[in-house]
Amino acid sequence: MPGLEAVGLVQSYGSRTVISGLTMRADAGVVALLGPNGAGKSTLLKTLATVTPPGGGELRLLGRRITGEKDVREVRKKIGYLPQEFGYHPNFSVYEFVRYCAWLREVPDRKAHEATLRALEQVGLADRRKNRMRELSGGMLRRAGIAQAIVGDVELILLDEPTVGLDPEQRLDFRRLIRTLASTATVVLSTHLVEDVAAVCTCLHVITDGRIVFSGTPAELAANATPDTPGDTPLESGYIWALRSAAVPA
Ligand SMILES: Nc1ncnc2c1ncn2[C@@H]1O[C@H](COP(=O)(O)OP(=O)(O)OP(=O)(O)O)[C@@H](O)[C@H]1O
Repeated sequence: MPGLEAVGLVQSYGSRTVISGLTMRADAGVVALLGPNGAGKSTLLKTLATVTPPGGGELRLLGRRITGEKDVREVRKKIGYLPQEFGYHPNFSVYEFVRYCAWLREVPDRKAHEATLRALEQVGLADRRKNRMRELSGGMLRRAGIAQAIVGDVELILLDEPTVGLDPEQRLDFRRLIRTLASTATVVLSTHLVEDVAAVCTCLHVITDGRIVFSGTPAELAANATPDTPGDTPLESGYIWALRSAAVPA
């Protein structure tokens, strides 16, 4: 069963269409949405996370077609979502924040304590669990955000720019964590960093102007680079090739 399937998805802000007829699916593993600023990655993730209902098209999450509130309530228990900016009470301890998110996801009380500690351990914040949220550094805050996204038995994990603010060592830890999570869940992450994609993703979608212009493996994207496409690595060149190809009308 695919973690998600979107067919002809449309999303707009007022009269401005930002996602225009986008079709994608994500199976088990790590799927990246790679695209430049303003491409529509966050808007797409927000829509996939059921935060905003699509303006058109079909959405199926964890095998369930999303047609209304009842479907949304059901699937949300199994979806973890890290938005680019997430809200939190500054006086909550790190433990309270993640436990509260477990409660929102309807993790049963008898499991919530253990699930919270486990999520904090997975992101390397167990020793900070008594700190107030307002005391965390940017990178720690990001890790607390990842912890709230993975707490409980999530089957679909949607992460918007999860590596922003992480230092190089934390980035490596994060990649290890993502690989572990992907053995039991579908992980979709957005990034504009080609290195993240090369290191962890089994599949990627290059997105620009609200459209997917390439879908395949990192190796397939890299193979598209031509000698005259700029880029420091084959993958970077392949990415630039995909963006430039999209800009040329067929
Ligand atoms: N709340 C909003 N109201 C109006 N327009 C918006 C809103 N949020 C995003 N947009 C516009 O929608 C388009 C897509 O934005 P989005 O944030 O989804 O892109 P992105 O690929 O995530 O970009 P970035 O990498 O910079 O985060 C942009 O043109 C942006 O200006």
